[in-house]
Amino acid sequence: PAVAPKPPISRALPFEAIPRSSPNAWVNLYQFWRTNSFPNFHHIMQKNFQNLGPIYRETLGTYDSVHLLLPRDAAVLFQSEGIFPRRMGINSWIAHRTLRNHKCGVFLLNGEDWRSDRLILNKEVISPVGTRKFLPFLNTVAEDFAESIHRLIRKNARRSLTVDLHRDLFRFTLEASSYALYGQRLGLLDENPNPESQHFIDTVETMLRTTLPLLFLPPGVMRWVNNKLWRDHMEAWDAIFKHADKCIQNIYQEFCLGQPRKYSGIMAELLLQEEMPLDSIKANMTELTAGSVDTTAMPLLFTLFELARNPQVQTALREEVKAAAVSSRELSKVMNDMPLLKGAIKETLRLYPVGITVQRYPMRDVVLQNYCVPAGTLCQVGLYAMGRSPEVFRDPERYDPSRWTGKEDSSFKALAFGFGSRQCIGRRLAEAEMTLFLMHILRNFKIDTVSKADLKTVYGFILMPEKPPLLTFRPID
Ligand code: HEC
Ligand SMILES: C[C@@H](NS(C)(=O)=O)c1cncc(N2C(=O)c3ccc(Cl)cc3C2(C)C)c1
Repeated sequence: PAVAPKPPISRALPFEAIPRSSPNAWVNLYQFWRTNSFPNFHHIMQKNFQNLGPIYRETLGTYDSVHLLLPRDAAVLFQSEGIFPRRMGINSWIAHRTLRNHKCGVFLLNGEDWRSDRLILNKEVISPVGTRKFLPFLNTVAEDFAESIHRLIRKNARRSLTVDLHRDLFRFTLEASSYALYGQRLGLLDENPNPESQHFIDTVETMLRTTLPLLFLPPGVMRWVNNKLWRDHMEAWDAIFKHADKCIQNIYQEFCLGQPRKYSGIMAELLLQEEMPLDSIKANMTELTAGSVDTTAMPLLFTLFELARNPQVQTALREEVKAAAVSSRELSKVMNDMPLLKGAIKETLRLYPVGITVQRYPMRDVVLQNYCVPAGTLCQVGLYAMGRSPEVFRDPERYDPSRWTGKEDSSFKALAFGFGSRQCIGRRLAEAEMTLFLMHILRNFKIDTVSKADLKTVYGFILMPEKPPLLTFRPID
């Protein structure tokens, strides 16, 4: 086929002409530290787009990045990512792996190493065939969670439960993901949850919290700038690896004693296939286990809050869920019969994108907003700002799942899981967990909240509410 003519780069404005958020990188970094701006990173980006336009350049210490707001610029960026897409590395995570001589999982790998692990994992973790195998496991845990709420309500004389659910949601996502990954129940939904698994959840939170301040510091510097922060970070990582290693060891032990006849989770499939060395399986299983807790729990909390303060949306979803359940029993068919519920999840991730940006280094020079951006420049799509931009979404503040079910073109507007071959590998696991969880909750309870005011959000490497909302659950007879 004839090669499309390259856009006339010569007419584009030079890279140096891109508007900048501040003149000096080190002054900017100092300001960020002094004013503790990291938790507000998403709001700062939004304000920069409002002041500087749909493209601007941010330098923070050694970090130098072009920020993009519009879907069409995201499209150009992703079309230049090549076959080994790359995002910003996390120096403190890589420093830990090097220090402890651990292998990296797909999140931290790049190039051929990334691609060979990713292609093997895709079959079990994100492919439709792989997803269909672990769906029933997630459904069982979602049913158990709804039952655990009924159990709490039966304890109350008032036939309702008003609760800050965020710790229970972390237990749900870890219980569900661990069952799909290891084929094993942790017992986190029991009356007195397993303390060791609870400790793992707290460790993942500590690790994520201590990642943020270290994110923009060059590796050599970070351990001297704040030694306690560095030590807490390393200790959290060591605890995460210890927990994951225990899960992996006892599956491996059982596996050596006799191969399972029926499907018993993602890790067993990886062992059966013998395509990936054990230390690579361990590195990837650690990422999948630790990466499955906060990332999925937070969007569930935001969704429950939005359904509580938008009762008409909640009712419409409940009707859809009830109709879907009646028509077909097969799980993947039921899930395909709930377009409005899928829209609600997209709506939550539009307003509360867990990762707040998607980053890439283009493999060739690109023209973005008529500026010439050289190959290898760090470029980020500001998901939080895009999701709330009136240029991209009509009436952006409105929580309206039906905006995703119409004929309207939504290409490059739903980027919360990233894009292309390097998109979130946990996407199907997260989507299934959230869909099944919400399906059982909507079937069993009415959700209410006293405060209808917008939730303030903070960025702690994961986007989360500043204060978790109080939610009231009333059983539907
Ligand atoms: C079971 C594990 C798991 C879960 C659950 C998970 N993630 Fe991920 N995610 C990953 C891994 C692993 C990567 C790195 C993939 C790679 O680099 O090949 C990733 C990468 C990403 C990226 C970067 C994609 C890109 O194109 O650069 C985004 C954005 C993302 N996840 C968003 C989410 C969101 C949103 C959720 C939940 C609502 C979520 N993730 C839940 C494991 C998970
Ligand atoms: C929040 C968002 N950031 S992102 C990737 O968009 O910049 C994100 C999305 N999906 C997964 C994650 N993970 C974690 O939370 C996590 C914890 C511990 C480990 Cl060993 C590995 C991880 C990963 C990176 C999988 C994080």
